[in-house]
Amino acid sequence: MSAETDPVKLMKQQVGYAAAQRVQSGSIVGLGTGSTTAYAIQAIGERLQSGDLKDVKGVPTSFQAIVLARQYGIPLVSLDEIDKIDVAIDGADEVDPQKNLIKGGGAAHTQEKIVDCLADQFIVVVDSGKLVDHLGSTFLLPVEVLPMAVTPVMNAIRKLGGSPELRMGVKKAGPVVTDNGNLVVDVKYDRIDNPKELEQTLNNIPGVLENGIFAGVVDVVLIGEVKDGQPIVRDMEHV
Ligand SMILES: O=C(CO)[C@H](O)[C@H](O)COP(=O)(O)O
Repeated sequence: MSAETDPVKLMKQQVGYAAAQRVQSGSIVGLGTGSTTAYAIQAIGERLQSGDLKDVKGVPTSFQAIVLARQYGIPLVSLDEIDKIDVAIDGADEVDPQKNLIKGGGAAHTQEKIVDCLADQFIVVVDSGKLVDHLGSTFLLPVEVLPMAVTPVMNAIRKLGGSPELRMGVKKAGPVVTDNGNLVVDVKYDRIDNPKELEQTLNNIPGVLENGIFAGVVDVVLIGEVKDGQPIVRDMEHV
C-alpha cells in the first residue's frame, strides 16, 4: 500500500491498516463501509495475497464493500452461510467518550448495524477528527426510512424535537436511495444526551428501518492521528 500524502487520508490509511493487522487466519470478518474501512479491506486483501493471512471470508455491509472485497480478492459469504462473525471493522462519523457512535454518512448504517452487532469483536476505525464530547455535535443523525412513510416519519421526528431533512443525491437527481431501496432522513439535534434511548425511540416510529446511533456495541476504537508530524494509531482506552 503506497502512503497517502493528504494528512486526513494518511490517518485513515494508517488506522485501516492497523485494524487489518488484527485479523487472524481462518476468521470471518465483517467488512464495513466508507473511506477508512476501504483501507482496511485493501490491507486484508494484500495480506491474503502475500500469504500472511489464510482462509479469511468477508461479510459485506454494503454494495461498496462487495466491490472492494472483489477488487482485493477477499471471498465473501452471506449471513445465511455462517453461524458467527469473528471480527467486524467499520468506520464512524462521530465517536463519544463512551464509544457510542453516529454512523450512516455513507447511508449504509442498517446493514452495518446488523453485521457489526453480530461480531464477537467490533473494531471501529476513525481519524481523530471524529472524536466528540457528545453525539450530534458535528454530524446529523441518519435515519433510513421506507419511501412511502417519509412524510409521517419526518413529522414524528419533528414532534420528538429533531429537525429532519431528506438526504439528496450528489451527481444524481432526487434523493439518495440506499442499497436497500429506501430513503435517508438526516436529523439535527442540539445535543444527544441519551444515545441508547434515542436509538430505540426513533426505531419505534413506524416506517423507520434503522437509525445511525450505535450505542453500547463497540469493543475497540482505533484512532488515527498525526503527532509531531508523524501518523500514529492509538487505542481509545490507552491515551
Ligand atoms: O457509517 C458509514 C457509512 O454508512 C461510514 O463508516 C462512516 O460514514 C465513516 O466513513 P469514512 O470512513 O469515509 O469517514
